[in-house]
Amino acid sequence: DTRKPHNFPPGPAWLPVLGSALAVNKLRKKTGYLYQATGELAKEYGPVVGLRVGKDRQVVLCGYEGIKEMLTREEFDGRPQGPFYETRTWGVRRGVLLTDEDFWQEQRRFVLRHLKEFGFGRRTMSDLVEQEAEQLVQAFRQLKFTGTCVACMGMIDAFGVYVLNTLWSMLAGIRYSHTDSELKKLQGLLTELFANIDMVGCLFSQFPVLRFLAPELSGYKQFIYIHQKLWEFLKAELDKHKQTFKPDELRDFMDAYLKMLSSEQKKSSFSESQLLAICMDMFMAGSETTTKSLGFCFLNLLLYPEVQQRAQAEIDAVVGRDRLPTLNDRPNMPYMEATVLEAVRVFMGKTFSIPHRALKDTELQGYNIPKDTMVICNFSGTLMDKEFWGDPEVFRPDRFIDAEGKVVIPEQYTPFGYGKHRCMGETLAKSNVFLFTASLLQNFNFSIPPGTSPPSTDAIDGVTPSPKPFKALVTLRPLPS
Ligand code: HEM
Repeated sequence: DTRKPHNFPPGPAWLPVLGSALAVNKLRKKTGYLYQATGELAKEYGPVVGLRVGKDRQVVLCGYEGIKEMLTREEFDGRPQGPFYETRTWGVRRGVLLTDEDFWQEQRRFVLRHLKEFGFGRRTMSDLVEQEAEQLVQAFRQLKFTGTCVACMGMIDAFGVYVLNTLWSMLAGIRYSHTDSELKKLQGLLTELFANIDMVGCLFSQFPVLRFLAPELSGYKQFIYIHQKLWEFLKAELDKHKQTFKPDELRDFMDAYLKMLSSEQKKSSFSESQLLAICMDMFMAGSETTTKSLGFCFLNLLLYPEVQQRAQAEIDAVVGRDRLPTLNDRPNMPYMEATVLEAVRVFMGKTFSIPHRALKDTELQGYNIPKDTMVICNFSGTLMDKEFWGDPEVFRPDRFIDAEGKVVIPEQYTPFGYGKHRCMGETLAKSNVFLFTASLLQNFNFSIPPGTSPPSTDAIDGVTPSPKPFKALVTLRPLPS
């Protein structure tokens, strides 16, 4: 249908079959990013843009007002439906990332409760993150730095291992060495998946008929293959857990879920497939996001040596050099805390939220939104808003620190979303970025290798943006005399 619904948000014309896909693609080619393509449309049509891409009716919110309203109203708490969202879990929507209504609420509640309680055995989340930070520093030390350049992708891969370890430890009690082949397999699958889709889906989700007409070209075959591999990987671990499961000795999330599966209070939303889907979702939502935040953090620490020095001065004053920082130091380290907030801001300012779906016919910012419309936030509208931040392109942790030296987080700071679908891993993500960064800065200096030009802040577009490969000169920090 090429006719727009009555009072639908303005946007480019809808052509038969393609809808506004060509207009969006043209702008994407021109700007290099999907988020900038929709940003360009917002300049022309206003902060609420209406699109149709293949079968999907989409509304992209590019301003604070619309973003805040949508994220906090329950009518928009749906997640998109369709082949893309079902195929990933073999025909039925499962997991917690892309599900909605009662099913999602029950499962989300269970996961959140158990993430809080980690907890399991005697190991808390802090223990896990602190252990990984220590391993990370050791790995850097083993490189025997006497002024060594590391390629950024190498650096990001290095972060990736330790981030995955915190997640996988909580879910299944497993941590890998950074040379492990199982881990490389898992990492490779996730990276491949992320390179093949967008936040708003992909070619075959917007044009489902392509699954049959062009299974390879549309990415459908590849999508199935990667998910099969990922599923097998998780299933093998679940089988191991089932063989060694003891209901009175819960080791990790998998055990807690298995216990629930055999309990009398089990609701119908609980199943083994759902457990695997939750693990898959945690990896999808938690690994690349955290790793890339760290990537942008270190990129900017190279570009802003004064930020690095101030963070190091704070680390020296609060922690000293005789022990590694811990999460207990966090409340006493506002500058480091603000650096974490700033790193996540510049990262998420280049992308979208996870799509929502209108659960019924409703309105938003004065426009009509028919049931089942996909609604998505362009976070550059909040996180990179010039009027609000003044100098959004600058990496300046001070923007989060008030006159008394306390950390303040303004409403426009939306990188983890708001409302009922708010990120479930915010605490873990911030703890990781905080502790990994503080531990490395305590021990090493990071700078632009002499004779090379400063790294670009441009990103490689994808589901989430990555920094372009860059090199850093890493040197051991001398101990204070
Ligand atoms: C810097 C890192 C991260 C950022 C910027 C981030 C951001 C977000 C955003 C924007 C959403 C969508 C909110 C919405 O749809 O309204 C979200 C949802 C979610 N995140 Fe994160 N996230 C991060 C790390 C993590 C980690 C480490 C985990 C796992 C432990 C995680 C698990 C989830 C889950 C499960 C959801 C879906 C929640 C739901 O729909 O109910 N995230 N995240």
